[in-house]
Amino acid sequence: MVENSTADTERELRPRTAPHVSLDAVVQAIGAALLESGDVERAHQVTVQGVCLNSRAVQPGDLYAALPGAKRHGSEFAAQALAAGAVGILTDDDAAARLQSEGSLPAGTPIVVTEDPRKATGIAAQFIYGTTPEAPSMFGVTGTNGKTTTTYFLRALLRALGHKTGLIGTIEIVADEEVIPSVLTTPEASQLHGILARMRESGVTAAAMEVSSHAIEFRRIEGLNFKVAGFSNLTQDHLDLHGTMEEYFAAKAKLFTSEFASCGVVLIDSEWGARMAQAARDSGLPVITFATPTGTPTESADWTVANVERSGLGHNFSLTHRDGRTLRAHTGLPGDFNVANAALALTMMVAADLVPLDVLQKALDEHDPLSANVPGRMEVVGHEPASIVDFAHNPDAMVRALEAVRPGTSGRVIVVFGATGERDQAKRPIMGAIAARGADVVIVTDDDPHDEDEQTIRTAVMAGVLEEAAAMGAKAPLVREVFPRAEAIKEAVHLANSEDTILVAGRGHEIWQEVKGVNLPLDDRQELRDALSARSGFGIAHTAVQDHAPQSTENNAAE
Ligand SMILES: CC(=O)N[C@H]1[C@@H](OP(=O)(O)OP(=O)(O)OC[C@H]2O[C@@H](n3ccc(=O)[nH]c3=O)[C@H](O)[C@@H]2O)O[C@H](CO)[C@@H](O)[C@@H]1O[C@H](C)C(=O)N[C@@H](C)C(=O)N[C@H](CCC(=O)O)C(=O)O
Ligand SMILES: Nc1ncnc2c1ncn2[C@@H]1O[C@H](COP(=O)(O)OP(=O)(O)OP(=O)(O)O)[C@@H](O)[C@H]1O
Repeated sequence: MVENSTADTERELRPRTAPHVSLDAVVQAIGAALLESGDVERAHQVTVQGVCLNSRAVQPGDLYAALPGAKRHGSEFAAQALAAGAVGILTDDDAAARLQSEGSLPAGTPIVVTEDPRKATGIAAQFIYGTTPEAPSMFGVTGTNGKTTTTYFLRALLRALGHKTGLIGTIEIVADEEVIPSVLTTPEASQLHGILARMRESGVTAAAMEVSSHAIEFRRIEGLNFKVAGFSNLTQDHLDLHGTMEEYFAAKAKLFTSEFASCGVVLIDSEWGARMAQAARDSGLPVITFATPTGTPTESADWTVANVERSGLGHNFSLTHRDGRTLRAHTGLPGDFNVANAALALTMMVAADLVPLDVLQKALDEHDPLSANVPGRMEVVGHEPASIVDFAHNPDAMVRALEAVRPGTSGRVIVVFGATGERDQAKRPIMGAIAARGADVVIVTDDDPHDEDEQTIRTAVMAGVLEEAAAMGAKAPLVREVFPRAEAIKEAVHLANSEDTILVAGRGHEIWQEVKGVNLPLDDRQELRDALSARSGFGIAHTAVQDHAPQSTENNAAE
């Protein structure tokens, strides 16, 4: 993800040919009212070329959506948006009244008033860019973990079937061959419709997209209808936004309604999955369920994953319908969870009914699409010691990443990780305890602290590590606290033997570390590569001490 949605990045999230739509028509499409302050004639002649909810990203000709936020009201930035070239303001009643009474806007500025400006932003964008559910067909994936991986698998499957594809997610946005930097996991509604229009221009026929719970909560998917929506899992995360797991579930469940999807595919390995399938059925959405051998489904699934056997770092498996139809598949990515991700992508493809099963089987056999490289997701950057960078940054992902590397490790598992600042604080000690249980060497370091104090975050993580380690007695891992992060990675390489596995968890593909508003370059994969090559090339066995001396405290709670 890039740092901010600036005017430059915003431009890339639009069609190359700007639309020209009359403001009157937009107002009608939203079902809103146009406040005719000042020059009424002029307001009715205004042409709109886009919609934008961030004054800093406004393009000339945009309708600026001034939304109520958690911290500010977008109407505070209306003048800034107009200065950047906005041709009108879309907002709620209160803000419209305030703007009018303040008289701070140029006379005749059209103000479009609606009860729910967030919802209206998506509808306006859909109308302005003329997007439809058919072009491209959309495959949406939600769940706490596995969204990115599954969308890469979906894109590879669609490509193997001959589609021109699109991808929208955490790592990047791709319109056919064109790569556009990603700002959010799920872009704002105004941007999404712009991206889909750009994809349409590139001839994209099908696109895979990550749908975060934030996106659902903030109505970013307004105006979209997924051909197939897929659910992977629900485990603790994002409670800072949702408050409780029930609320988190409720947010995700909104995707599995006919408002946003035509069909749902749900992994029912867990209770949350079973509930999601039921909620979707209750809402009238057609649902296809599947289950894997690692799950504990409470109902019989439509499709079942079986015959899972290791193949290299990954697995072979079969996906069988209750009526006997079977697909044979392979994924090269390590971990049982990647079998689940691969099966989700495959079941979504079956649900879309794009081709007969034998054609799908041929595509699987010839292209191995479920082995697609996914940046920073169980990405192997070195061998002997096996050195893996993974995006695991919440408790469940951490458990699974550690479980994924253990079977192939004859030596020790060394994990390097930290926790993000200004996010769910409850998960810090939990992740610490998981690392203590799942690794032989635990190196606690920094992640993205944002504006929080790094030491406070590390202390919270260490508390979980040390408490668990103390309870483990003689089996307690070696524990270290090392920072900054690059030094922690060097320390892991310094400690490793060739039969060990190093897992650097939490940041995956990310190349910037945000520290108090400043983005510092930091790519775990590069740091790990450098540390490995320094060790094998020069036999360096100690952490390099230059500008940033590593600060390390060693603990072994068993002692
Ligand atoms: C927590 C969260 O998601 N907040 C979203 C929410 O922000 P907010 O309510 O705090 O907005 P605010 O800061 O009070 O500002 C109010 C309004 O003024 C506008 N504004 C503000 C300042 C300015 O100079 N000009 C301007 O126009 C803002 O764009 C906003 O519309 O509404 C804003 C748009 O209206 C979103 O941009 C913002 O997402 C921010 C960027 C964000 O970082 N979200 C992250 C947490 C997120 O969505 N992450 C998920 C993935 C999570 C995961 O799986 O890890 C994602 O899909 O990326
Ligand atoms: N199905 C899964 N179940 C549990 N953990 C998973 C699963 N798939 C991937 N993971 C773990 O979660 C991490 C993130 O995976 P991925 O990026 O595919 O998920 P995501 O839902 O897109 O995450 P995010 O929203 O945080 O970007 C991986 O690096 C891996 O450790």
